[in-house]
This record gives sequence, C-alpha cells and structure tokens, in this order.
Amino acid sequence: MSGPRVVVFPSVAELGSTLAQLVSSRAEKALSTGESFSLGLSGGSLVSILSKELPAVPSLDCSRWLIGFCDERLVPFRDPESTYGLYKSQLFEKINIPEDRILAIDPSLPVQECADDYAGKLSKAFNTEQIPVFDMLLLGMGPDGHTCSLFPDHPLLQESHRTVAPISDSPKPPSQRVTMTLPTVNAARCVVFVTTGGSKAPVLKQVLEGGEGPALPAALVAPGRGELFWLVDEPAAASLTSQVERPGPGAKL
Ligand SMILES: O=C1O[C@H](COP(=O)(O)O)[C@@H](O)[C@H](O)[C@H]1O
Repeated sequence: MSGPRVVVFPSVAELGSTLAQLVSSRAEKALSTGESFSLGLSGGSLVSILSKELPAVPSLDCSRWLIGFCDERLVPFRDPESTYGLYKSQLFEKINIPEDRILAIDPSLPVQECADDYAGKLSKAFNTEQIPVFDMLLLGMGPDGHTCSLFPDHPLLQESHRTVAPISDSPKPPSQRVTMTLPTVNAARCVVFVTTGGSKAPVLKQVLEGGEGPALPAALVAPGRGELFWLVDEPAAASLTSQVERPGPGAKL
C-alpha cells in the first residue's frame, strides 16, 4: 500500500461533495467488472455528510450496491443511537438501494450472537468463509482516535481472526456494539476516513504524524492492497505539518 492521501477541504460541504463523487466513481469502477459494489458505512458525523451529498450525485443507481456497517450500536433501529436507523431515514429512503442489499445487525440478539449473526450475513453475501473484501469502507474517527467501534488500548485491536466482533465495554455509549475488526477493515480495496472539526485536530496529528504511546486505532488502518484516503476539513487539519493535498473546487480524486 502506498501512503495515505490526505486531502484538505475549506468546508464540510466541499468535502462532502467530493466524498460523494469518490463513492460514485468507485461504484462505477466496481460495477464495470463485477456484480456489485460493496460499501461499508460508519455512523456519527458521517451520516449527515453522506446523506446530504450522495443523493445529489446525478444518475446515481444504487440497485447493485451492497451496504454493510463498519460498526453498529446494539440498540433498536428506532433508537436515535442506531446507525442503521439514521441511514434509513436520512439516506436509504432517498436512493434506490434494495432493502435486501442492506446488511444490518439483528439488534434483538444478545451482543455475542448478534456479532456472529452479522458475520454470517457478511459471509453469505460475499460468498466466503474468509475475510469479506469490501470495495469501499467509509470510516470516522473519534476525538480519542477510535474508529469503527475499536477503541484505544482495547483487546479487540489484537483480533486477527474474527471478521466482526462484539464489544460490551465501549467507553463511548452505548456500551454494547458490533464492529468490524482490523483484518476486515484492512482487507478493503479502498478506505476513506472522513474527519471534520477542530476537536479532531490534535488526534489527527497524532494519527498521521505519530505521537507518544501505542498506536491509536485509526492509525492501525492500513489497507494491505487498497487505497487509503483521509478527507478532512481545514479545522481538523489545523495541526498537521505533513504534506497534504488541497484540490480546487470540483476537483475529482
Ligand atoms: O461511535 C462512533 O464514533 C465514530 C466516530 O464518530 P464521529 O462522529 O466522531 O465522526 C464513528 O465512525 C462510528 O461509526 C460510531 O459508532
């Protein structure tokens, strides 16, 4: 893998528009040679950014997309903390993604069984007992450097076999979640972090430019054979001293 491409935007709106174009272009590429375009979604601030900009892509056809979740909270879909629930109301109702091509957890199950059930859904959809290889994963990063539901100093960072795992002690509520593991994240063909806001500036510098102590979860994302993008806005990039890209308006990545 070549190094990450760190792309800085003057505003979240311009970042979101380029993100939508990147998703659409990778979908076109996947569908030009394959049956589907597999996309993993994260929650948090990504939901509103993606939901605002993706439906605006001209002639977007999501009928052969396959949607998974990079992580999910173990709450009912109607709960405002449910990532699936937020995407259902903000995005899925605006694009033509068939319901049966959205791989959601079953939140009625206990957390271990829920993770096993979700891993089984991925295994069936990707027709593999090995690691599912997503065409694209969209990740966020918390102010503590967590990504998916992989948190600093958590034993799950050492997971090397399971594709999906339960967590019951998330330091960020809700405490019970299901998350992709690093082997699954790092198997993807393209991983895109979306990080905005000045509160992320210190941790973004630590993740991209190194710092004290063990590597933070977001710093452990290094797709073995895939692309890695960091799409960030100026406030989040404020502490960076390493090389970044600042594309002109409407530039394509
Ligand atoms: O709890 C979570 O946090 C991360 C980061 O969210 P952000 O709002 O700081 O971007 C998110 O990527 C993850 O999916 C979510 O479960």
